[in-house]
Amino acid sequence: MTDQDWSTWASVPWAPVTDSSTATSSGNIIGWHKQRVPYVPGDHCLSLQTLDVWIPASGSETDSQIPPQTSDLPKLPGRWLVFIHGGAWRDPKVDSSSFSAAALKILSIVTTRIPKSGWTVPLAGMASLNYRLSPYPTHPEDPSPPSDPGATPDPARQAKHPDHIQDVLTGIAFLQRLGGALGSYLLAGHSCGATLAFQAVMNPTRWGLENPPVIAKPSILLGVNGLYDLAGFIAHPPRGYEHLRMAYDEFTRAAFGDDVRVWKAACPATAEAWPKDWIEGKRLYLVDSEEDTLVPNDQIEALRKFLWANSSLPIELRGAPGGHDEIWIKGDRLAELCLEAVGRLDLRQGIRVELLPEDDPYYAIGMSMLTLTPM
Ligand SMILES: N[C@@H](CC(=O)c1ccccc1NC=O)C(=O)O
Repeated sequence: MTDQDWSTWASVPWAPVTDSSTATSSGNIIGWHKQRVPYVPGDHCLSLQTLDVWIPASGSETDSQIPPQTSDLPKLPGRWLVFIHGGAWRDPKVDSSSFSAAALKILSIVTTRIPKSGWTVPLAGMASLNYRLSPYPTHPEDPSPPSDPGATPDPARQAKHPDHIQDVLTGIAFLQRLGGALGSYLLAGHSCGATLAFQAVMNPTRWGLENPPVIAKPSILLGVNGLYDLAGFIAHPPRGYEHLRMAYDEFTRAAFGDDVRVWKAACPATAEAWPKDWIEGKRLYLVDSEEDTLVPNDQIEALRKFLWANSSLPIELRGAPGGHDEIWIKGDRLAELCLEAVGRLDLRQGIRVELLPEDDPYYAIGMSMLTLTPM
């Protein structure tokens, strides 16, 4: 870690997270949050080159009132999860805060519910990344570039591939220089954030970057309602999704340009032989929301077909209630899925504990089992 890393990290204070907004409210501090920490040290960091970090409060009552020390990150027991938001590489209304509901739920589960049961989830911390976005001139409230030709365009909203993945890698590398997300960790992403999560495990030399940021790769990926085959969708949108072809075409060209070969090289259902790049890979979780009207289940099918032919990675399929964005807006199901995957990062002690109430529809089909580590 450089002095500059240290001072940017320290420039954002920890804010306490209390469980006041959860159902079992007690006002206790359940964790600590740093919002929008710049991850490009120096004077050139753009507004979207930032990340959020959440740390669970430590066990004892007195300790949990004290914010973590900056130097504590590498010492935190347990594993990390990193989240990449969606929004079709362009939506200014979707950012790192889209993990807030799930983070709050996770903090509440790991600090309150699970210790009561005598178990602990080995979770050290969580991060949610922002990254530069591509232009969105037709956005109804916040177009970029602005419709007023006199207004200055936001440089954080003029990105084109490989800028998005470069930022994601830069953010993870920054967190890792601070001592977070080292060793086995979970990388999760929603929608185009899932596409980016897969790109993050591919070799960065694929993107033709001059100085590709080097990261330690995750060992588990969790893709939620992900875009895995853009060229396939645009060429043959499945039944019921035909009306979205223009929108897909528009955001794909804004993010990747007009060359279909570039789209294919960036998507995990079509990029050549990428599982060879991911020797750290242990397993994949693919999540599909039942009422997703924006991303069809065919995207998962295309990825599974590719993986059957090109890898022997175990794939776990999971479901979620609601539409495309409900899973992160509500956060409950996303929290469970993240914890299930975090519990799988270390398989040394595999003890299964039920987390959901018995009347939850997912309980019956056994989707809620967590692998936990004894305290
Ligand atoms: N709200 C987005 C739409 C969007 O996010 C989206 C639409 C169709 C398929 C996937 C999408 N998002 C993936 O990140 C937009 O306004 O462009």
